[in-house]
Amino acid sequence: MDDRTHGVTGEQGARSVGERRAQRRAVVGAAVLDDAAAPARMLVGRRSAPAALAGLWEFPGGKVEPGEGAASALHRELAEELGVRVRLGAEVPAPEGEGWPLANGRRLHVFLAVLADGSAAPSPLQDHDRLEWCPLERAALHALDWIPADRPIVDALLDLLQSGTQDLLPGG
Ligand SMILES: Nc1nc2c([nH]c(=O)n2[C@H]2C[C@H](O)[C@@H](COP(=O)(O)OP(=O)(O)OP(=O)(O)O)O2)c(=O)[nH]1
Repeated sequence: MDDRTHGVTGEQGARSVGERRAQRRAVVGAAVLDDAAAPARMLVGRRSAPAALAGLWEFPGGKVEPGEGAASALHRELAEELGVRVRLGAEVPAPEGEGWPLANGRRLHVFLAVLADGSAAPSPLQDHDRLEWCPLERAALHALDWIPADRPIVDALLDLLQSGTQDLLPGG
């Protein structure tokens, strides 16, 4: 069989699928904490759309635009969706690097954050029908109906915060 007449081989096909996935826009999300030094709560958002995700909780954020950096994208998304300004901290590291895998083949990068001085209080301007400051406790966070791909991130975040926020957040 000749690849030139039959298109790509299985291996080439798999690679091109992988490349297409890598080119899909990354997603950024924020674990917005109520306090940099002694956080007790995290802001979570309940999606209002699309239908398949409506009613599920997530880290507020969205897709990175072409040519945009992760931090700029997250500042933009949080301003659009919640009307807030934030200070960003460390990323919640994913086991394989390059973000956490999502159901749609995208990768989600989650960054710690706190509201910036003078920021408005968060309000559900876009994409959410509810916002909550959820206690940073495993039972309370587990009780939320998360987008399934977010559950391991919640656990990794709690593990990360166990030894405090020094070096993870400005002012931590
Ligand atoms: N923001 C966010 N998206 C998540 C999380 N977990 C998860 O699977 N996703 C998925 C849902 C969506 O398929 C995708 C993010 O898309 P989005 O709809 O929030 O992006 P966006 O605001 O930029 O919207 P658009 O440009 O498509 O209109 O990632 C999460 O914790 N936060």
